[in-house]
Amino acid sequence: MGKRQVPVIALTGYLGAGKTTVLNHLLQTPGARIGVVVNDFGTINIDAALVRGQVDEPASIAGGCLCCMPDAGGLDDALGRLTNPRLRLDAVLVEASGVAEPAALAGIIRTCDAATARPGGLIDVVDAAAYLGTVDDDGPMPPVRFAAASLVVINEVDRLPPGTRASTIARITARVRERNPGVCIVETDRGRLDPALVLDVADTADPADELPLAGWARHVHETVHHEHADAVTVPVRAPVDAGRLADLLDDPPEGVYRLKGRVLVRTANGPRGRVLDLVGRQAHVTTDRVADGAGALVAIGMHLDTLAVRTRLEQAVSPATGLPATGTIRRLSRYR
Ligand SMILES: Nc1nc2c(ncn2[C@@H]2O[C@H](COP(=O)(O)OP(=O)(O)OP(=O)(O)O)[C@@H](O)[C@H]2O)c(=O)[nH]1
Repeated sequence: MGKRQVPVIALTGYLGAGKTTVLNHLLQTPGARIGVVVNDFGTINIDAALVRGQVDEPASIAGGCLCCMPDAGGLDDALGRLTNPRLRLDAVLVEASGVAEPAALAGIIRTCDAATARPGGLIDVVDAAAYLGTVDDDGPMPPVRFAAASLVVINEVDRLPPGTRASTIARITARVRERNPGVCIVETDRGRLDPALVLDVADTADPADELPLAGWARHVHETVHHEHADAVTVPVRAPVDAGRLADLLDDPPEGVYRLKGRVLVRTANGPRGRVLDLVGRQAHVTTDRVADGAGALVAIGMHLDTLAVRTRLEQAVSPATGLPATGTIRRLSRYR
């Protein structure tokens, strides 16, 4: 397999929206090895204390907001350390302070110096009960923050009065979509979203757990309900056409939030292995040195039209015939 890069996922949201709650929920994913960077605006990092004991590799940046601090408060160094292959982490989550600007944070992660890190999407958390009237003043345009998000979590839905719950969620959804029509949106209480939307766990077996608290937290996680994401898997047995694959990454099927896979691509010099990873609209394609020919594509999202998604995936990976058209291999290489 090509050089392994660890996805770095930003977690933003207005003050009190539920970022730490979402983070704690994700940390309980069975078998997941997650590194965390927590940024508190105050000088004492309270949020870091809240996740301590559950996290495999913590780093904390206190005393200001990441996107306003010189050198982003040392985020580059922290990401370089946390994405070191020796740690074998599945993902690194960066919890921003409540005042961080999502677009600025996404930019910092995108331009991070660490060669072992790659952007893994931006999750923006919304407090359903407080959103209208605080984050959103109902002006002509919804908050710009949603433009940078790949996944919006409408959290704290349990706090909405039952009589107006559906209409409030519909209103928030419409405002988010006005800014970002293609973004994936999930509703949660206590931040309980399906971790499959956010990260892959390399080793599904529970790790040797020296921390009793983490083991307990994982047990609780297994017994609580959360709405499950849909997944569609398509095996890929023959080399595929680079152009059709690039079309799929440029325009993924409706509702698909993540798309990942290993395929052989037909080139003028014979089949070449590629690993694909798409989060939101951001795609990465790397070289697959193992390239043993047994590939697959997996699409994940909420409430997918699984038949339509399967049809699109099958079309995209139908066996390539003849040589690739000029420029198609280069189209795939754009997604580095
Ligand atoms: N009722 C209810 N309370 C929630 C939910 N999610 C979070 N909370 C509570 O809301 C408060 C704020 O949640 P946090 O996860 O700390 O929010 P945050 O975005 O990290 O907050 P800051 O870091 O201060 O910006 C905490 O008391 C949580 O227990 C939810 O879905 N329902």
